Amino acid sequence: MNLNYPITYIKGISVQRAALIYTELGIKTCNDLLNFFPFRYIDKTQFYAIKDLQPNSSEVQIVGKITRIKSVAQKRGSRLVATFQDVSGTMELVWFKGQKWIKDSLKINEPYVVYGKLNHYNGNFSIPHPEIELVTEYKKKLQTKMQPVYSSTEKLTNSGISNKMLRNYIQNLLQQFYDGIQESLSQEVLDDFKLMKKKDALLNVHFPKSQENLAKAQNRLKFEELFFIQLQLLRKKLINKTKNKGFIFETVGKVFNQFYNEKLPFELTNAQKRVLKEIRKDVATGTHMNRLLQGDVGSGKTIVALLTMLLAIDNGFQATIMAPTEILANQHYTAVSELLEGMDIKVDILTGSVKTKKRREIHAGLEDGMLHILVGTHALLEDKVQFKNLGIAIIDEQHRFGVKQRSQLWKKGGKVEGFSLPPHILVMTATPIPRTLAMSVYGDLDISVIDELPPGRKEVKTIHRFDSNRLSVFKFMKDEIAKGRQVYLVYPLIEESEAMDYKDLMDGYESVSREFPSPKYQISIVHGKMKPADKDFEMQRFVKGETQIMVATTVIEVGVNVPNASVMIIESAERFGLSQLHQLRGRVGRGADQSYCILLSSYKLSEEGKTRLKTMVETTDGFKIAEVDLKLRGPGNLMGTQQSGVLNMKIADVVKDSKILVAARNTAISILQEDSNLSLEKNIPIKQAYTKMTKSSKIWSNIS
Ligand SMILES: Nc1ncnc2c1ncn2[C@@H]1O[C@H](COP(=O)(O)OP(=O)(O)OP(=O)(O)O)[C@@H](O)[C@H]1O
Repeated sequence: MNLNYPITYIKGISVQRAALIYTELGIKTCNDLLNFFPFRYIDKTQFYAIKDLQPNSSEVQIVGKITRIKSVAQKRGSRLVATFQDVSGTMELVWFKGQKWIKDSLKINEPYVVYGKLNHYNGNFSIPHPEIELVTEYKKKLQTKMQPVYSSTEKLTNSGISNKMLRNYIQNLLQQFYDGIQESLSQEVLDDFKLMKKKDALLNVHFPKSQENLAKAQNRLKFEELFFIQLQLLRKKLINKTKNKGFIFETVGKVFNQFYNEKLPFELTNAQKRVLKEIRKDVATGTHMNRLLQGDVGSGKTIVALLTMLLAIDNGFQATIMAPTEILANQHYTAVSELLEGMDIKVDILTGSVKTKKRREIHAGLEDGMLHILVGTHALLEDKVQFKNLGIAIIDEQHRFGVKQRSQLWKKGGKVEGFSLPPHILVMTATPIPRTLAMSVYGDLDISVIDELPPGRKEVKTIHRFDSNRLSVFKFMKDEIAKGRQVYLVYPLIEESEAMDYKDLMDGYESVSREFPSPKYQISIVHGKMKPADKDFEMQRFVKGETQIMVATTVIEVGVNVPNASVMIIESAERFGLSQLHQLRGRVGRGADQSYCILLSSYKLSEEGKTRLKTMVETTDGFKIAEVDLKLRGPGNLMGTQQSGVLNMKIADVVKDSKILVAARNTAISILQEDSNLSLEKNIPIKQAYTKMTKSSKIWSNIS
């Protein structure tokens, strides 16, 4: 017998029924059915005493006797009421249908087990239409103490497949096939994590003997599911590493050292140093680097990017850094140019608004290798942009760029000994992804984390105020501006209601202009409808300190760095997502001054909205915020999850089962280290490759 047989091999399933199950539930083989896990369980392991019942108890099981049965007339028809009593108290059992038959079959003063949904009315408890069984009968059927329920509705499908049917089929299946269920994990792994055997886990997940057994069974099945996903992801990564060759940056030379020793304006944090080491190790091996650099807002990713580019230049390569918006590209360009001032390195910028003549100049510089670093927006992806020898591409804020853009960059690589190779890729993101999720999602990327902020940063003080307090907020703005600080005032701009949001922004701008009149105050405004050059002009006025207030939409969300700005006011804050709020707040607290973030909202807040604002007030740690965000929105809304399969898991949950995930991943890593041949069996499905490997290796030797 084999679990890959169609379900028609199971007793009681006809060909027609099998076809129905396939169309309705997608279940084809015995294995599919066995892996169709219950959605919940009816727990009949517990007995209640009537005196302990609580109005909020849902389904209860009680042993007692019927002392009286009577028919009670009501408006339409009647109901049958039995008085049910145990040693502790009395309650009622009620039937509206089939009264005569029930009345005839019930026995007075015989011990019964009743089970059902509890009603509480006027201080009295009752169970309508209970399941009822004589204790003598009940004792014969101990195995059904915890009953699996496969769907929230009794009839799972329109065609009438029910929970009861599935229970029977799976019971038959287990009776017929139990002995033939193959173990899929090695004895060593089972022992290490004290995991239940596969057979028993499958038996217990469908028909658990107790809560404890159910938990063990679920634990084992979750481990297995996560383990094979991890093995698959890690194998993919290993294959990429062996297959994809990359440029070797072996020298740390003049340019890097000169900058590091003479120009670096501050000491790197330990986290920056560690990440730099990780990158240097990658680019020295001869394999292609594909690394994700995560760092909270303001953690200092730019300098790491710059040092990496200098390493490329030292080894005769060019480097590029691509930003999602023109404002950011400009900012990077200014920062990089300033930092490299006085060094013999040519940097330029290419965005959509660069004029043709200048553009040609840039193209020429890139082709003959005179231009070392190109900063830009997606404009640099155009075919016309050809590098002489591009060694590394850095992508800022990957959430705005897709996999497609990454692959366009790959094509722009340089040559060694006549062979074209893709540039190394470093993707930088300020949106922290919880570690466990990153493990599941970014299978093809290595991950570095800057988990430390530069010294001397003061935590941004965050407060939540209702709209009605706007005047006192304006007063606070005036006080801060009087101290020489600058202020951001951000309005939501959400695509679906763009016209209305735009109006809000303009109304806001007007009222701020009235409250902060010229010439004493100068205000910048930046929004998505402006021409890039105008946006840049306004932005630059704010950067230079010519304006004190920046009224903007979320275009300023990412990366903008104006250390003198110390107040961030967010209008309609309840409409923003958590990570967006965190990004916006990250625009302040970048200098030495105490910074503030004021979240303005209406009084009407959803529960989720309240949680978001409360989280922002309570913590500034991007990773904690990301965890909450993940819990609120689920992994489906995070980038990358769609492709990764984490949403299609049958039993495990990447948020709730993070401990199991870490254990499964570590096991997968050590197995791959022990027998990396597994990684080369790339055309074989992962489970087969694993079985093949474990069978021939020592870890199977002690399996009976
Ligand atoms: N080790 C350090 N010591 C002191 N200041 C630093 C250090 N590293 C970076 N900085 C400064 O911290 C500020 C933030 O750095 P940077 O702009 O690189 O942050 P980021 O990680 O890109 O953040 P965001 O994603 O929010 O843009 C800059 O003004 C930078 O000069």
